[in-house]
Amino acid sequence: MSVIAAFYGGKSILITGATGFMGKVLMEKLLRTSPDLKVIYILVRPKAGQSLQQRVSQMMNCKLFEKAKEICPNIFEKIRPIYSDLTKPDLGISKEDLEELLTHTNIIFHCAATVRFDDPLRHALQLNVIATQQLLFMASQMLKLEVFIHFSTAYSNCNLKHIDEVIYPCSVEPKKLIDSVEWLDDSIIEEITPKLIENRPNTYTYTKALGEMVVYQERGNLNIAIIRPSIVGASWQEPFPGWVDNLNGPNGLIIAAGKGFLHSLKATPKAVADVVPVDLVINLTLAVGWHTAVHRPKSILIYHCTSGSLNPCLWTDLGFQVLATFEKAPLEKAFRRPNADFTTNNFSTYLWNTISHMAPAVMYDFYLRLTGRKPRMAKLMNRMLKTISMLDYFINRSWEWSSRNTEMLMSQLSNEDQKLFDFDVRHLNWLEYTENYCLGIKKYLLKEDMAGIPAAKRHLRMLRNIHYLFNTVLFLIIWRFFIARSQMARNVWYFVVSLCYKFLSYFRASSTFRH
Ligand SMILES: CCCCCCCCCCCCCCCCCCCCCCCCCCCCCC(=O)SCCNC(=O)CCNC(=O)[C@H](O)C(C)(C)COP(=O)(O)OP(=O)(O)OC[C@H]1O[C@@H](n2cnc3c(N)ncnc32)[C@H](O)[C@@H]1OP(=O)(O)O
Ligand SMILES: NC(=O)C1=CN([C@@H]2O[C@H](COP(=O)(O)OP(=O)(O)OC[C@H]3O[C@@H](n4cnc5c(N)ncnc54)[C@H](OP(=O)(O)O)[C@@H]3O)[C@@H](O)[C@H]2O)C=CC1
Repeated sequence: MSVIAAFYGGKSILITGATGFMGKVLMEKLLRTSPDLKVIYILVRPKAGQSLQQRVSQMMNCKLFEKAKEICPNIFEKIRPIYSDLTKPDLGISKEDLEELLTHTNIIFHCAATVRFDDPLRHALQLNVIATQQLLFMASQMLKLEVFIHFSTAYSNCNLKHIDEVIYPCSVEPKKLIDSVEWLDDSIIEEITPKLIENRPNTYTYTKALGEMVVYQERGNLNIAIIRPSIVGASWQEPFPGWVDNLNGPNGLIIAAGKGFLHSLKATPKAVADVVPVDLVINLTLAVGWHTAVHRPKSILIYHCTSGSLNPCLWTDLGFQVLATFEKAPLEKAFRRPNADFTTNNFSTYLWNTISHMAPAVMYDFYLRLTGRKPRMAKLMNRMLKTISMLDYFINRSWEWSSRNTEMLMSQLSNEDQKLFDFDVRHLNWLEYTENYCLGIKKYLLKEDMAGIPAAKRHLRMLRNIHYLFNTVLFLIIWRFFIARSQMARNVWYFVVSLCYKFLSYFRASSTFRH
């Protein structure tokens, strides 16, 4: 019997952010490996016109929970949705629900956050700092709380090259900043944001760092641990390979590449792509929850969940595996054949963005207008370029994260738990993982049927023929307007043709001689 799975048996667990990418996988793993847990309280807000029940029902009926439902038939009875909105006082939780949480909760996993890079500082502070502060205050009143696990990010201190498993102080006290933001108007906050975040790329990484400081300052007697994952990608093994449900991180750009929108990307090809599978992060999280509750370390331990130091993989390797996978299993209705490469300087980036992104988009929109349809390609390309600009910081740098605590924890697991809660990134085969990642994006994110692959390949062959035809017509136009009109251009053309002819006849002669 797994020691970790047994630990969660009979427990009342509170998960914030349970409707998010990682929260769902955390819930699924708990229900599948500890079906005898007492209850999982999930803080949920109404969204997109759906009530709490509708959201939870839709979530629990998605493919992710199929295996868990086989093992835990009464799965719906184990889930207790509680209305909450992190932007509201007391997280918007009613007095009755709060009373139940304070009385019964044994374990808290705090996943909820805004992960947007372009959130105004006030909004990011509210969700990633103030809401954490309020949850900590709530936790301090819980009668049976054993452990509080806080999700931060490995990039909370991305302004440093080497990052240890420690909490780094920020230049401004969180409390002072929170008090100031209360009376400052948005225009002033916008103006001071670049100075506050110093050399961090966005408000997301800055407020995650502030959130860690708040966790430390308001820890009281709480038994707390912090998890810092890097770029969380699709699932590696559990509950099945390739599961992903959002456009964050690499996902949007992988789709852009598969659809033929993305043809060039400014990146440092030899930079480490620090991607970690979501199920590996959740395995570490559950192991940390068990270890922290049982061993009650004297101080808050930070656990890095990264791949670069233990099993590094480069952007160039991953990128071209992405392209190779979409060659075998193309996405449907591609705009162009998937074909992309890196640029490494601003000039070539600007040039390729103009030639291979914006010019084709403008021409396609012109075609759409001619055929009476609404132009949309230029808007899509601009959105992709905006996303790339937001991710540029992360794909043109590498970091060194220590992993002492994570490796220590690995040594504390029984053989069975090392299999059931495998968070050893050294076991990951990147080529296989990236292929499953892309296939997962096709199946689970884009809901494309694998039976449609032959048709998608035919579509790509048609695009290839159109591409060749377009190039031929372009050449003839160039010929007609330049070479046919200019003696110099004609001389150059004849020189090139004669050179090619001589090379070919030499090549043919040498191969005949060899025989
Ligand atoms: C396995 C990886 C292999 C890749 C190797 C690369 C090599 C390349 C070689 C050549 C190319 C070969 C092909 C390979 C292509 C893959 C390239 C991957 C690049 C690597 C990416 C690195 C990622 C690093 C980031 C990690 C930081 C730390 C992680 C964390 O701690 S938190 C999680 C990270 N957070 C996020 O990712 C959120 C980021 N998103 C945002 O902040 C916002 O979405 C935004 C980017 C600012 C855009 O905001 P907008 O307001 O403009 O849009 P909005 O979000 O409102 O959405 C509007 C509509 O657009 C759709 N949409 C949203 N996001 C995307 C997206 N990323 N791509 C496409 N479309 C997107 C959204 O659905 C909305 O649509 P609508 O509802 O229909 O309107
Ligand atoms: N994904 C990644 O690459 C990484 C993520 N992390 C961290 O992991 C945690 C989870 O990330 P991930 O699952 O990817 O994020 P998601 O964006 O998928 O999920 C965020 C969760 O927070 C909830 N939330 C956001 N705003 C509110 C609000 N106002 N009130 C109530 N709930 C709210 C969302 O609820 P709703 O569904 O209603 O919007 C959702 O459940 C975060 O703390 C993030 O910083 C760390 C490193 C990498």
